[in-house]
Amino acid sequence: MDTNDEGSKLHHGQAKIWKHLFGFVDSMALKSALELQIADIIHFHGRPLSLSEISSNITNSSSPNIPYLARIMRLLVRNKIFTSSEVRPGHGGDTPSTILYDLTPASNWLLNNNDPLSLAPFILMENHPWLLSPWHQLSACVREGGIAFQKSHGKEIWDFASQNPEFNKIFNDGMECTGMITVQAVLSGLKSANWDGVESLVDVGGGIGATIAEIVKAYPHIKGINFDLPHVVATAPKYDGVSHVGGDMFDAIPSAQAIFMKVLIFAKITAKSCCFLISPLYFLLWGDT
Ligand SMILES: C[S@@+](CC[C@H](N)C(=O)[O-])C[C@H]1O[C@@H](n2cnc3c(N)ncnc32)[C@H](O)[C@@H]1O
Repeated sequence: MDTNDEGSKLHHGQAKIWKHLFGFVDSMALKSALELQIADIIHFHGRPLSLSEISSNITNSSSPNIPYLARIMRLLVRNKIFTSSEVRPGHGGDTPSTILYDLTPASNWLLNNNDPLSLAPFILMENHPWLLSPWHQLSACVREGGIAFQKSHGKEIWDFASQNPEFNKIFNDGMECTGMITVQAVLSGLKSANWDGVESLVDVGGGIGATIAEIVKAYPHIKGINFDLPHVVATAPKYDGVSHVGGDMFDAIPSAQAIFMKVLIFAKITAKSCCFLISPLYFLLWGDT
């Protein structure tokens, strides 16, 4: 191996570190796209849009900063969240070209159009400072043990949620949206299963009940029970065929013929490799339920 090889390996190593050093920028660009509703704007117009068209549709701003937006879009295009294509209006060779931005299969998951298959609330939840700050505690967890969320916020996540209605809503909405995605996969995977013998089903830790509601909608003969902590079920909407029960699963759970429990299974379905890395870290962050 000559010196050049060594030098090149060293530079590649440095590039890798820079990539990971600024890894958070990808998440923040995604979050900003969601907050600025860029996917919704393009979707609403039903065609690729220029930067000035996107910016003129951004709400809560009288004069959006287009150069700033251009930089964010460039990164999002690089990350394949949107596409860009250069078009030259008219036939003149000197006419300045325009870049048009369009949706990709990834940006469809950013839409706020009441489609149950949206990741929007989950992205806002995971990127909220309340849920990002515990990640700064990973090394402290190694040194001292303990739960990252508690180190950051002085209490466990469920206590924090019970005392903070804003966090409770952000968290439950995030969970609901991933629950909707998983339950569609579960229902289609179990199409041939015989649910006839199941007359009652309890979803333990079912959040605000959207998951069990979907199961009951598909199998209306099932009596659904959504069981979660009292502060969670207190905010749950009414669903036909579902009763909400508040309590602590470590004390008792409502009796039913079958029990459903799901935590982060969506990650196993959608990103197997990612799940094995992230799931154990989650339990470190939030603690075991
Ligand atoms: C990670 S969320 C999962 C929500 C949903 N099952 C899903 O997979 O999307 C865990 C849920 O368990 C609930 N939970 C935590 N501790 C609990 C307890 N001791 N008794 C009942 N529910 C609890 C939380 O309030 C939260 O809704």
